[in-house]
Amino acid sequence: MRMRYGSTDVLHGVDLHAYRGEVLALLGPNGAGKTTTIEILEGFRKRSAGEVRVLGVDPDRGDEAWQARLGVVLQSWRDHGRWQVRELLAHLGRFYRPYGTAERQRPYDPDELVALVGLTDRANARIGTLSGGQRRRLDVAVGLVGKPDLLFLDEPTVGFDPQARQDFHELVRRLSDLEDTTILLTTHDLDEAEKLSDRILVLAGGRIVANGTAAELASQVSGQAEVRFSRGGESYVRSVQDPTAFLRELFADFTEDIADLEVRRASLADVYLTLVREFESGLRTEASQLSEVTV
Ligand SMILES: Nc1ncnc2c1ncn2[C@@H]1O[C@H](COP(=O)(O)OP(=O)(O)OP(=O)(O)O)[C@@H](O)[C@H]1O
Repeated sequence: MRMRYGSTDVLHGVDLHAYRGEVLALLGPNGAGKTTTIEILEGFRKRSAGEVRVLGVDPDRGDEAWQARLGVVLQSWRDHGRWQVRELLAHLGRFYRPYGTAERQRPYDPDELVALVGLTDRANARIGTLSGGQRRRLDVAVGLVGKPDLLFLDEPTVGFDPQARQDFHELVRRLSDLEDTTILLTTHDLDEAEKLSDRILVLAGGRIVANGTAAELASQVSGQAEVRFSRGGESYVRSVQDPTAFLRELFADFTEDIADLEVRRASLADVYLTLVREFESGLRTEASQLSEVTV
């Protein structure tokens, strides 16, 4: 798919496919077009060109029944400051009731939902009095209220404390594993992407430049591993292509003397930065030329 704002092409050819129940993380530098991609998929923005199918439907033609199967968490929920948490969720939930099915009763029970996002003790608080992180939990609850088949999360954990982040990660895994919810999330937190997602997509310069698991991405960039050890009281660091072969030789030569051994593979952060740098310097072009999107 392509997207042009005025005379500027923001997305040149984005090709992606998500399977049911899969968690996809969309990474990319600021301004790469992640939010634009999500807005096109949820039918909020019209694409300039290309084929897009979301739950089998072109988002430009999605009706209410289709919308009811999507959950969206964009930027923070700033309105309705006078409403109470549980009251707002019960109110929004009513819109989804006609779209429930035998396998998927809609909406979530408001008390269950409040508990799911860890807001039970704030259920009767006015939204205007919530802290930043509590508000973000409410954003997630608003995205979930209709028990979506497909959930879009745009930087969902900004402002979360470590406990809230961990709780949220459990929630995402649970939605994917138990409810078979397909999830597309954007994040700048690479640990989060690695921990949460089944697959990672990197968007840079309007194209998907990488698509795979964290391990697959690592094997795409010329991977060096770092081996640290000490011998006879001295510390050593070696950058090697094949750490197993290096260690075999090292131990063949000095079995007794080696201590403090540590092997460090490229982290997702290293891989991501290398990919984006290679793309920006023209070393890497695009992962694919297709312009079809199915979610
Ligand atoms: N309505 C608009 N009109 C013109 N240009 C826009 C519009 N919305 C976004 N853009 C431009 O499109 C590009 C992609 O923006 P987008 O918000 O999709 O990026 P992003 O990857 O989500 O960035 P971030 O990581 O900063 O959230 C940016 O250069 C932005 O300035």
